[in-house]
Amino acid sequence: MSKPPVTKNQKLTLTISDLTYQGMGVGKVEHYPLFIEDALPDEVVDITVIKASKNYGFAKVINRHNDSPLRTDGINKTYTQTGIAPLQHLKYDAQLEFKRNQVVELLKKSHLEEIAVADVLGMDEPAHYRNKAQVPVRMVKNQLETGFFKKNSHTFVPMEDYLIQDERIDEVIKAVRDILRKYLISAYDEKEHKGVVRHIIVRRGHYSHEVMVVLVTRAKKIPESDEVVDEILKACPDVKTIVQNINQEKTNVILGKTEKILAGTGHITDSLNGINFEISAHSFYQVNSIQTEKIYQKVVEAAGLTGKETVIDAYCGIGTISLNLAQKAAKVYGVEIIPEAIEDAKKNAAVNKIGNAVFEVGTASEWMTKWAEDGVKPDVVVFDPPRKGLEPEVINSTVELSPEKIVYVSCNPATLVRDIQLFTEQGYEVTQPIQPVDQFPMTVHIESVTVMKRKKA
Ligand SMILES: C[S@@+](CC[C@H](N)C(=O)[O-])C[C@H]1O[C@@H](n2cnc3c(N)ncnc32)[C@H](O)[C@@H]1O
Repeated sequence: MSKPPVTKNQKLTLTISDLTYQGMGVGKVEHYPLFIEDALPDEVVDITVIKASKNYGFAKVINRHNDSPLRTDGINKTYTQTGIAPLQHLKYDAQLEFKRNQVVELLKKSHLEEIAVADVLGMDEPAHYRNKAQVPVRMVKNQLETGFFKKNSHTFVPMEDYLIQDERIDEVIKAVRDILRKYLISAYDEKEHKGVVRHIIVRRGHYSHEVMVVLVTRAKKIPESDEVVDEILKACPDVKTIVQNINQEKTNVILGKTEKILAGTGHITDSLNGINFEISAHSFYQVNSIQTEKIYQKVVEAAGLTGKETVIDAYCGIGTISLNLAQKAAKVYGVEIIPEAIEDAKKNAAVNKIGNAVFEVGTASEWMTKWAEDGVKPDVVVFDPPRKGLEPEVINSTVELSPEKIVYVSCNPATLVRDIQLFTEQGYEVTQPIQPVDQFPMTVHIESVTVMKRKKA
């Protein structure tokens, strides 16, 4: 077995040759790659090796000899270390190009280079865009703190400004933290599985400015709960609802199954492209409202509806895309695996007086098969799946349903390209450039909209 050409703690000087899809600089010793945080192509860096596995290693920068022209000043290392903003050292235009290139490269690898990729639709102000925050709570030097963990570690870093969250959300987290401190409420201790508050989740409507606070607790009861709730409502009059979520498991999953509404109705409202939505603690709701509106506009534009069409919105969440489409279609069918989200979708249709959308709980594959059996003939199928992309059965039942058009919203270009390939093998073709939209500035995530049409026989 060949040994790596470097050893742990070895010091070296290297030139960075590449940037991985996770935003790490790559420096090579012979052909052996070292992955290095906060390092950009063409920068010469002194490094210390921190890990040397058989085929690759990790290193950290001790000193940088030159700055890449793509580098920005004034970065905060904590945002990189915690994984909140792994691309913050890259100028925003370069971030957009980096993201576009990821899609181009993945297409090339799959021999689909004939498919064009448009410039990424970016944000005018690429910070403070998240409408939802979920921050862990821990005791540090006997005091309750909110913050984040360093990547791949249990080292907790107290924080007050999170860079990418709505600034009002940061203020509410601080206010809640101070009230928990005042009532001497303990934070969760992972090792001992003791303590009360595990996470604080805050959501804020981008247009409504309504705020939801969720206190995720290990304990069933929050000491002096009524006083804590009153103080939060007094300190933050925009808080419309407070929910306690109880999670007694030893797990990294944030939310537990039991919920108690401590104030308000358990949901807030917000709107996207003029349609109102009720959002509860468990619902999936896109975190960047400004960019989500752009994506949904692209979907509606791509669907090219005239009012006569039947549309399926698979993976519909609380019906956000379905209701954007329903205004221009004859009928929309939505399917989603989470029952609470479908309850919200139905409520949202009613609130907006939209009567031509039906929503079903279940998997996309089971309902698409059922709709095919029931003789539903969609003109357009819209997909917005989780990162793992489409299950093979979903692709098969789509081909069976034979829509003229498929509009695919993706949050993972690797699975998108895989699925495009499968559809092209089954008689579909991409008919316009893939449109990436930057939903998550400062991070490596890439969202995009792809349009495919059935090839004419
Ligand atoms: C990326 S989100 C999109 C939601 C919605 N379109 C939106 O824009 O808010 C993906 C959704 O798919 C749901 N989901 C995951 N697996 C599913 C499956 N097998 N069938 C149907 N829905 C699924 C998730 O619960 C989640 O709500």
